[in-house]
Amino acid sequence: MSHAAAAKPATARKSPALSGTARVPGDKSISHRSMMFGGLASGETRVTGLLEGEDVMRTAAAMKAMGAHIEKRGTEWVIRGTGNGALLQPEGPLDFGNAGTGSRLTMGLVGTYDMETTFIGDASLSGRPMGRVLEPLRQMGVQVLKATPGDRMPITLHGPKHAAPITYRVPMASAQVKSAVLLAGLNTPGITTVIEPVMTRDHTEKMLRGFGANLSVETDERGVRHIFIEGQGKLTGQIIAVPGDPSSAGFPLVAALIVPGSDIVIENVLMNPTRTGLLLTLQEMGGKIDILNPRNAGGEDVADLRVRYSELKGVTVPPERAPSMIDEYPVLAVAASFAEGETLMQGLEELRVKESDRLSAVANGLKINGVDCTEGEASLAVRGKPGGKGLGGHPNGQDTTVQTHLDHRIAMSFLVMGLATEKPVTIDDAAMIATSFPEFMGLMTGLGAEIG
Ligand SMILES: O=C(O)C1=C[C@@H](OP(=O)(O)O)[C@@H](O)[C@H](O)C1
Ligand SMILES: C=C(OP(=O)(O)O)C(=O)O
Repeated sequence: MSHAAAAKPATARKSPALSGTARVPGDKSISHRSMMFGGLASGETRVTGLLEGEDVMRTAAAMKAMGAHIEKRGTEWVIRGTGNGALLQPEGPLDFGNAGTGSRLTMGLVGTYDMETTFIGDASLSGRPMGRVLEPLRQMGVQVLKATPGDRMPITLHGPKHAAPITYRVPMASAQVKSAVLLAGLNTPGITTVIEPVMTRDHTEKMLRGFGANLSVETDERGVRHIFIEGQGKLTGQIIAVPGDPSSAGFPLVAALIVPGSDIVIENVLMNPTRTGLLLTLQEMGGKIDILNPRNAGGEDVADLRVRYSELKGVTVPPERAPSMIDEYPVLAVAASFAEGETLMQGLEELRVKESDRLSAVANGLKINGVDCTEGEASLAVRGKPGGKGLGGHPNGQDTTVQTHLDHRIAMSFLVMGLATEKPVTIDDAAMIATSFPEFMGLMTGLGAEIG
């Protein structure tokens, strides 16, 4: 199976002030969807700024295996799709590596086809729950021919002759589940309805509309979103410029806040309000983050961020903010480790089912590096040490290597931490960083970070 390669440990050391201007790679959520929707639509889709991380490349390979033509010409990705409803049965299993988004959205996209598809992934992905996607698909008539107990991968699906449209209320705050049902609706006669009690990232809705899908959203008086999609319509290729990924931007951003004297600019960051929870929280903590040159690019808000070293203070992060910063809690916990007082994060149950159990991976990594924190069932409280005094590994020579559990965000978060701790921070494996941010090491060292 994938990612069986030898682990690549890495160490971050106390660094001089970070400075300079950087551009993070394209947004992962939009990049996956560009490949999928482009691969499905009629005609040509051209994409610039695509994240060329392993996760997105897996989605591209899956779409190719089902009949899409995808190639890179210069800096542009050119996709010729099959037309909605015309994907082909792949010859072998679709290997999604480490990617939850790629695999769950693709299960929705092709699960309703009257053909057999098998989904496999690495050890991390094979441990993640897929029942959340299989449950609505079963209601639409999809047969789960094979699955590992607990609805885990490897999974083989076979769709019905004609899928049944459903009305599905998403039981947890998950853009992946919402998206999987909407994508299944694309190949289903009639109207498929998704009810979303808590709003999550809306890239699927926005982009599908852009591709010509008949999709509408009504928000009721309690803020519950009702999303309607009409199946079997025509999708038409689009021109897409993918903005910088705010989740990736979180790493240089927090690094600049905690390394004394730092002053950096991160250009072209996606500012979609369903993705800006980290920014808001860090500003509440006293982070000096200036939003420069706000603009609209291809239907999305983007801006440049100037970030300066700041004396942070602890805050309580409201649980309802979790969907807008779900992947950013590990790096927020690192910022909190340098803040005065306690930072309390609540409503974190979804962190338990990411690439790793992020709640326990973060708490364990912080503790072995000297941070005082408390892990709850769905919460984390971090009591910071301004200046990072006494933090970092190897106090008595014992092994304080952070276990990353095949999780890119755990790896990057702890490397950021080590830039401001008194002693270095070491992680067991940096290999997974390539899934979402292959340029991470070069970008960070370019700003002055000492990582190796
Ligand atoms: O839809 C997406 O692109 C994503 C949704 C989120 O997952 P959940 O839907 O599981 O919260 C997020 O963690 C993931 O990185 C990307
Ligand atoms: C949770 C993440 O991704 P995925 O679910 O796509 O593996 C992430 O990138 O933090």
